[in-house]
Amino acid sequence: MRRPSHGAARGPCRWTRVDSRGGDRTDRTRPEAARTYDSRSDSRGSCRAARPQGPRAPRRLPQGAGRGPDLHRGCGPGPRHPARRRGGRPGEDRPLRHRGGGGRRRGARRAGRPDRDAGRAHRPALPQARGCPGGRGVRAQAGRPDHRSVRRRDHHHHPEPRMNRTPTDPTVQPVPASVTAQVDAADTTLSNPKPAVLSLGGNLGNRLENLQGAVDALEDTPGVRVKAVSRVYETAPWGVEPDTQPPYLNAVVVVKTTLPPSSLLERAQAVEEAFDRVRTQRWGARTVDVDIVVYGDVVSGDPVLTLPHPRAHERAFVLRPWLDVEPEAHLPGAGRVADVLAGIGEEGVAVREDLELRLPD
Ligand SMILES: Nc1ncnc2c1ncn2[C@@H]1O[C@H](COP(=O)(O)OP(=O)(O)OP(=O)(O)O)[C@@H](O)[C@H]1O
Ligand SMILES: Nc1nc2c(c(=O)[nH]1)N=C(CO)CN2
Repeated sequence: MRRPSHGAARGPCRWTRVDSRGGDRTDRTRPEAARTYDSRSDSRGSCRAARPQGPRAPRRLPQGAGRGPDLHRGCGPGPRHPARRRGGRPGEDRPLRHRGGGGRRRGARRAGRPDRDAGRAHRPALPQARGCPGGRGVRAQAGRPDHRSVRRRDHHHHPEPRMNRTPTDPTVQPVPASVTAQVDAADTTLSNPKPAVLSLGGNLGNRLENLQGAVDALEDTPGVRVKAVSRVYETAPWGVEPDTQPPYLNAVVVVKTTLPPSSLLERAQAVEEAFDRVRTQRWGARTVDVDIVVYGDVVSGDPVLTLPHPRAHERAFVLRPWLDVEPEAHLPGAGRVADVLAGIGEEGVAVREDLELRLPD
């Protein structure tokens, strides 16, 4: 795993987590999905067959697209959950296509793939991530009077009108140091994309479609490129009493991102919510879970975003797929992932060779 030094490591991230919609979410899970789930009765139909007809979705959402509460919360004219949208059977994983071997890397396969846009159908509408390049992100919000780009431009091209920027100007508000740090961190990551490893898991609904939808939604995020996708694993629920939950499907993706860690977390949580994840109990069954395992070599004890993920070293369902895509991976504070995995064992983690996640184009 690449480990460039970067400014984001200068301290724990302290950005406020924003729940853009707030409010309590009613229980939108469909318990029957769990009851009817049979992981070995996957039909052989492809996701492509289930894709709605029509023009392809744009590769990148325009700024602000999909932000409205109608789209985001499902109050609009149509159903929003991917499984509902197609009237599909939510308790069923449909293999996308066969393949053997390890994880996929971008560019490993491309030309002439007739099914390469299949995953678009799984994409939920997500809000624009904050802090995105080109968007009204942290840079635009900060308004820091001594922001470097502003200062540079003024110095070279507009030397005279500094009225709003002099320290004595009463209209100039002091900018909290935390905001300054955020803007600096965003500046740094914008010019220097960071690798991050995300863990995906889910044990409700159509598990494979949900994971694929999460991968596609991440790829649709400005400032995030999905570089590699692991094999798919069926895993015993970890951290709960045996036989109290359906088995999970788990996978790991490697991304390169210009988003700061906090914005990546926001996006991960937006993906979870778009798939109707509900949080009723710790480690409860869920449609999709997206955790940040590592972000570069950042180490942070902030409970809002702990890096590396505080339980990654205990979880074979994270480490095993991670090794697919990064055999020499290193978990800061724990050592080589292969060694950590050897220490905890792989019980309850079985590769599903018949299932595959597609790396977005
Ligand atoms: N590395 C991280 N990745 C994702 N969430 C994190 C991370 N570190 C801290 N958190 C915080 O953990 C909180 C709970 O996350 P979540 O509901 O996904 O937990 P969980 O998946 O049920 O359990 P676990 O955290 O053990 O995986 C989130 O609100 C988030 O702020
Ligand atoms: N097998 C498995 N067990 C879990 C998982 C998961 O993704 N897979 N996620 C959890 C909370 O993040 C708790 N337990």
